[in-house]
Amino acid sequence: MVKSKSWTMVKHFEGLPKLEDFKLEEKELPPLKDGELLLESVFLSVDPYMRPYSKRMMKPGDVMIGSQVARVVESKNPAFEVGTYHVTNVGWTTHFISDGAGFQSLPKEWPENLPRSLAVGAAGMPGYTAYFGLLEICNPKEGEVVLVNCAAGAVGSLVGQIAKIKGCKVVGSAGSDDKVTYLKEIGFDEAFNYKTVNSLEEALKNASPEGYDCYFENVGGNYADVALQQMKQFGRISVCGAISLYNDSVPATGPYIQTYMLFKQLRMEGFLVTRWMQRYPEAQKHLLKWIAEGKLKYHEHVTNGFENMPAGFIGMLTGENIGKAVIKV
Ligand SMILES: NC(=O)C1=CN([C@@H]2O[C@H](COP(=O)(O)OP(=O)(O)OC[C@H]3O[C@@H](n4cnc5c(N)ncnc54)[C@H](OP(=O)(O)O)[C@@H]3O)[C@@H](O)[C@H]2O)C=CC1
Ligand SMILES: CCCCCCCCC/C=C/C=O
Repeated sequence: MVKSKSWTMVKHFEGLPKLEDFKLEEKELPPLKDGELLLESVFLSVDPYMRPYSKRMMKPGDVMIGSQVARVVESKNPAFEVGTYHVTNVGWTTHFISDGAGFQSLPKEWPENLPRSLAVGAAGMPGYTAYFGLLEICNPKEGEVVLVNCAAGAVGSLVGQIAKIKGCKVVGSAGSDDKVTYLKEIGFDEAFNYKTVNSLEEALKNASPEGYDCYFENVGGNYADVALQQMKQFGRISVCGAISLYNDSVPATGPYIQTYMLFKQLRMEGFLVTRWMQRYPEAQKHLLKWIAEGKLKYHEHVTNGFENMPAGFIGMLTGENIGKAVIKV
């Protein structure tokens, strides 16, 4: 008998999630039937979307939503060999039984020198988000100026580097001096700590006095109100996330953006990465190639132990991570 552990949500989060909002549950899994596989999670992903999605898609007692890189440990399905790795979306769970439907299998030729955790990071969902969200929506041209916030995180750090690959000037902001140092190391032209600058408006103006052609938006709220005023004519804004608003219980109000949109003739588009699901293999191929060529650097913030997953999640929401936050079981 295999025992499976799962983290469930005790009650809907109020504000920032707290450790006591999660409960560890254990159950025994039944023997496999024909066509089924037993898998163990090797790396689990903690992502910002889990906070807003928990409200929309979960009820108290549900297993936390999420993805993992899992290894097949037993198979009664000839299509899946023992020892192969797959990205699955079964939530915060150590072991599970599946028929393999919906799996994104890791390529057989996964590079020896790369951790498989990248399949939920730089060569997985956050990588696809940076790739499609920047290239399809901002469509940056050589010589243009790209602004990205949450720039030292899983998505933002890749956005900046992909923009550099495309020949742009890149400006990033992040929430600590260590993160700013990291951004310089991976090739950002300008970077600043948005928590310590005297004025966000001044920091944005200093970094690019001529303004911004592209704005990859991860934060929303007050940051966006200020950044939108710095856009150039015909600027493009890719609305990827709004993490500064995810913990709000009451929707925030703020300066309204229509006047800037109108007079600067801006184009703003929100997206969910799943829009390009059919093209994930194309993005993964490019991302792995850039990583192999040293053009795309990745960093991971690894929390060890499934029992520490809620702390890893809260840590990511409060900015402890540089690069992708993952849990190693
Ligand atoms: N549209 C889509 O399909 C997808 C959207 N996303 C979005 O992309 C964004 C980045 O995600 P991801 O790269 O996984 O996460 P990150 O790795 O960037 O981790 C989250 C970061 O958010 C920052 N943060 C937290 N609270 C605030 C705040 N109040 N104001 C500003 N920054 C804050 C912290 O960095 P710091 O120390 O710099 O504050 C923290 O490290 C999120 O908004 C997420 O929702 C992600 C995947 C898919
Ligand atoms: C249950 C796993 C679903 C994985 C899909 C991820 C979609 C992310 C969309 C993000 C939105 C904002 O962060």
